[in-house]
Amino acid sequence: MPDPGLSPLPAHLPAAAARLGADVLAQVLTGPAAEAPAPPAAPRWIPGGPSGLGTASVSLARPAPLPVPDTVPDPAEAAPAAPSAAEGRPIPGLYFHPVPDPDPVRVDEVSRRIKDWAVDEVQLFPDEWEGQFDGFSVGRYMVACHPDAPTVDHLMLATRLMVAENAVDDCYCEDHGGSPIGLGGRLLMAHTALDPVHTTPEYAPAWADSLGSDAPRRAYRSAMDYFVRAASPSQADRFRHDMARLHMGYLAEAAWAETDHVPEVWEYLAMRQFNNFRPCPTITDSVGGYELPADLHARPEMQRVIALAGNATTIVNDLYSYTKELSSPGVHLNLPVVLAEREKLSERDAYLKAIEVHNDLMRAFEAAAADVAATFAVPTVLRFLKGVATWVDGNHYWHQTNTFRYSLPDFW
Ligand SMILES: CC(C)=CCC/C(C)=C(\C)COP(=O)(O)OP(=O)(O)O
Ligand SMILES: [Mg+2]
Repeated sequence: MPDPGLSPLPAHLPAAAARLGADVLAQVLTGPAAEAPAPPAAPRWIPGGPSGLGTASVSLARPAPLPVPDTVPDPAEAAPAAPSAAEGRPIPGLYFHPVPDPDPVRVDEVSRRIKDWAVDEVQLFPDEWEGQFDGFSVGRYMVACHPDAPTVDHLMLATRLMVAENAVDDCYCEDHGGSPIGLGGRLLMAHTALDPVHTTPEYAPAWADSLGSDAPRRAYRSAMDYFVRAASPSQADRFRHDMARLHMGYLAEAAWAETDHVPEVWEYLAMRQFNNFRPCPTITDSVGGYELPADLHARPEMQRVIALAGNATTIVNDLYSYTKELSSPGVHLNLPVVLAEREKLSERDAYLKAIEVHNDLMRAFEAAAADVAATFAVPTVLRFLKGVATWVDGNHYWHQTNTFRYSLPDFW
């Protein structure tokens, strides 16, 4: 319940944050530190120290600056966003929040630097894949998802990891030489580029050499090396855990592909919670130059927010990549395909039902995030929630506007 004594919301209140407990955020932005509300329980992350605003400084983790104003528009606000210059139309009936086109100066710089990294530092792709690399538009993607990154160097942390993650997916799992056969061994070896092997002097050199032996491993190793140098140890470990989740999801999908098994809808959604964009929004604090303390990240309430955000973003992919996946060889599982098979729906009805599933996930994400914002009203939490919500919106923007990669089915 908002405190009637609070100042009105600041005009610059970020839209993504405004969806996440605007009253709580306003209190943090305007209220004096001593009067800021403490979380109701006595959480372990305040070890006998002060509570409320500023408690981030008692943690070993780097404190977060106050939430910063951003340029993400709130669709509910009077002033409409400038019309997007980008191509692509949104899926009719999809619940999403439009964002302004990302800063073109940053996009150009990130695009230039990521191409140099891919070509010169990790030899990521042969010449004939250059068009696909460019068409992926990863610079536009990452600038849209991280408008609060303090510098281009911060943006590059996310951009290298995004490229490396897609290289592993494409080259190990999917259409650039990937296969379900033997995937477990390949993925585990690649995972050691993120989570190093500690072994005997006799065997360590062979492992170290292996990290340079293919493009996915070179990309993981280099991207992680940059990330580890910029992030705290607990942020790096959070990322490793999320990547282990991702690899487990790839393996379940591959196991089903090997036996032509179409899972139940709930089983598919469970797999897709792991084979998921989650490792991308959860680095929002590293990319923003602050840290959500590990104990707050680990709270079950925060874990639910993160899982729902990852699930909504990933079903967005299922919807926008539907026609691409229909035209790929064999059966490519995505939510509309599984719904059609398991619930005996037409392709169109299955697609429309998948939109509803997505919309329910989005609403559940926003409700869960608002609850967390109200319960743990400290700047790190609020900024992290805003960062995740902004990532969700930027991810939608990229899918909608990436007409090189995606096109909508003819259902309307
Ligand atoms: C960037 C990242 C962590 C990706 C992990 C999983 C992944 C590749 C997706 C969630 C995207 O799904 P999909 O493999 O279906 O991608 P496309 O539809 O081919 O774009
Ligand atoms: Mg897809």
